[in-house]
Amino acid sequence: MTEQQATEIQVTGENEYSVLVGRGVIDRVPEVLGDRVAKVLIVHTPTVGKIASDLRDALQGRYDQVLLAEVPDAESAKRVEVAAFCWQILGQSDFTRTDAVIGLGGGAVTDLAGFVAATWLRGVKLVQIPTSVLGMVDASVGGKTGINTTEGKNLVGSFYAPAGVICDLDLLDSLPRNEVLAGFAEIAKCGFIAEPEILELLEADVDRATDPATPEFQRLVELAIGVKARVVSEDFREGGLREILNYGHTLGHAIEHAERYQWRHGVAISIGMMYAAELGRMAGALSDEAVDRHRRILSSLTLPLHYPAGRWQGLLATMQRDKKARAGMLRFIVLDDIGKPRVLAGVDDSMLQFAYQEIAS
Ligand SMILES: NC(=O)c1ccc[n+]([C@@H]2O[C@H](COP(=O)([O-])OP(=O)(O)OC[C@H]3O[C@@H](n4cnc5c(N)ncnc54)[C@H](O)[C@@H]3O)[C@@H](O)[C@H]2O)c1
Ligand SMILES: O=C(O)C(=O)C[C@@H](O)[C@H](O)[C@H](O)COP(=O)(O)O
Ligand SMILES: [Zn+2]
Repeated sequence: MTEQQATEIQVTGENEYSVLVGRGVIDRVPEVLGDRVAKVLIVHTPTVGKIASDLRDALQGRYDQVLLAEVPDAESAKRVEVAAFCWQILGQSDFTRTDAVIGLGGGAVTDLAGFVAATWLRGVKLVQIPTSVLGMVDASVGGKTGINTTEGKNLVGSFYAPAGVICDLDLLDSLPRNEVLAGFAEIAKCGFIAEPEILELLEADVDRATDPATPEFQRLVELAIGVKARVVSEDFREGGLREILNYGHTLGHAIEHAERYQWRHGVAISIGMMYAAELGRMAGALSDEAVDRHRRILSSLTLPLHYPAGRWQGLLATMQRDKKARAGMLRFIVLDDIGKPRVLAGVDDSMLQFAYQEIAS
């Protein structure tokens, strides 16, 4: 499709780049890659194989070599063996520091491709082309790249900024509805921590809000990217402010680990946000009404709010390995009100468990 009305959201600070949002913007890949690139590796999953081969066909002729690396789907891509497979292709094709990697797929692929680009020759150019809602509003923006290990989620990775991010809404045409809704967990997160307009749009008409064909949908994608861009522009390496983007993730990551990465990230984060809301109410200042608002909005997105009662001890042990933990002390992001996040650290295990009882099924 020809490009129409692209919005450009700037990320500034240590690294400056644009996030393009619109229809047909995939045509702007050469502009984002720049003139010096000779070889390009497109890392993608089978689910977006047609988009990947169309992109390769469009780029061939402009560059010396355009290669495809098809990697396993979803979290199975975020493994060191898969990164090694990509490094092998780069090595065997003599990729140099002036060549580039494109991440094309959901957040799992953009995390992997980012990690591969960050580590190959200590860093080659990276362009992210997210194809899921979650990838567009969160994973591809901000430069957190990484893979999982047996012990936990995203335990190996780097901060590595892309040269640009291209969010072509046309690419969402093939995204299953449940994946669209899982991506909305991160959009709602941005609403809870920083952007009340997101919550208002979801409350006004959730069907229009989550329909990729509507202007409300595009507005929500742009609002969420705007929140992320503002936060990472100020604190790229997560020295402080950036931790707010981890709202719901302390428990959410532990649930993903407990489910052996078979659950969608957004689905686990939904339960994690419900838990963080309960914790904010019990150990902080969040009102009952704000907790109810979490419940209403997340359930309107058909996202889960509960997790089995008997799983607490296992989740607690996994949370000790969370990157936010300091000297064995767990840290959570909680809200004092909608749009007022802060770190909560050093809470008693009994309080943590008490809050868990509120979400236990
Ligand atoms: N780096 C970050 O800042 C950051 C932020 C948020 C999430 N993440 C990571 O992102 C991952 C979650 O991302 P996700 O929800 O996109 O999951 P995902 O990458 O697993 O994609 C979800 C599913 O949708 C499929 N898919 C993607 N685009 C498609 C399309 N256009 N058509 C058909 N199918 C398509 C994928 O193949 C997969 O099966 C997690 O690993 C999470 O840790 C990273
Ligand atoms: O960009 C960030 O910072 C985030 O925390 C965004 C999260 O949505 C994302 O899931 C991120 O990958 C989690 O980071 P981690 O450092 O807790 O692994
Ligand atoms: Zn997340």
